Amino acid sequence: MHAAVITFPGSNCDRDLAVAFEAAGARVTRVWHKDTALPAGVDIVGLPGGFSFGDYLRCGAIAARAPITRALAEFAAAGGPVLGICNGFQVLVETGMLPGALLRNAGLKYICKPVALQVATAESPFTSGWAQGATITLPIAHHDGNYTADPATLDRLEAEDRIAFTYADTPNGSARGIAGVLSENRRVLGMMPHPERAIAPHQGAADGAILFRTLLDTLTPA
Ligand SMILES: NC(=O)CC[C@H](N)C(=O)O
Repeated sequence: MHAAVITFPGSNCDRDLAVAFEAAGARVTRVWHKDTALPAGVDIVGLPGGFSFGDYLRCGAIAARAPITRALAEFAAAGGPVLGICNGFQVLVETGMLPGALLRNAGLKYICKPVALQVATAESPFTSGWAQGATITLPIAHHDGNYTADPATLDRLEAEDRIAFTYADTPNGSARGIAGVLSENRRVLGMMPHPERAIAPHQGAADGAILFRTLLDTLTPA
């Protein structure tokens, strides 16, 4: 599997994301936000966490207008898988590739801690390595992780089984405890928790490794 990881000025989890893909067995090409094309033959694009463009305007708003974003949108429109983590999730909602918005945490504080999550659906190339309803632990690290959307959109996400993860105990005010959502074709995932920071026991939890291994299994032809 060939993964592309995009770096914006202010990204700080881009190397961690590349390492997580590599640890699962993928080859990784790093892509700069000013590039206008993705590497040929790329199987998945990762948008990392961090503080792209200093979180000015709104988190992810400027990155969503970077030169690489047009190629990213075309890749996703053609069915290409995209994984956006934390700031990457914020970029995906700012591009309109995922519905909703990420508001300031309800408690107005930056939250950095491991949290328990439920895998809300196993029907995706990211989550099929778990049973639906499995409880896992991943770290969060954000000040704008409070997922919101209008009630009709939230109902639709539920009805279409597009909520990927929910918080066991919602730390940030997210509507319906949502921690991650899938696109309509289920091939774009945005999530606030950081699977790339939990790929080995010495990091406190290794549940994130399952997501990357699942991607390898589901996206790599046998
Ligand atoms: N770790 C991250 O990606 C943080 C995202 C964003 N800067 C926030 O604090 O909400």
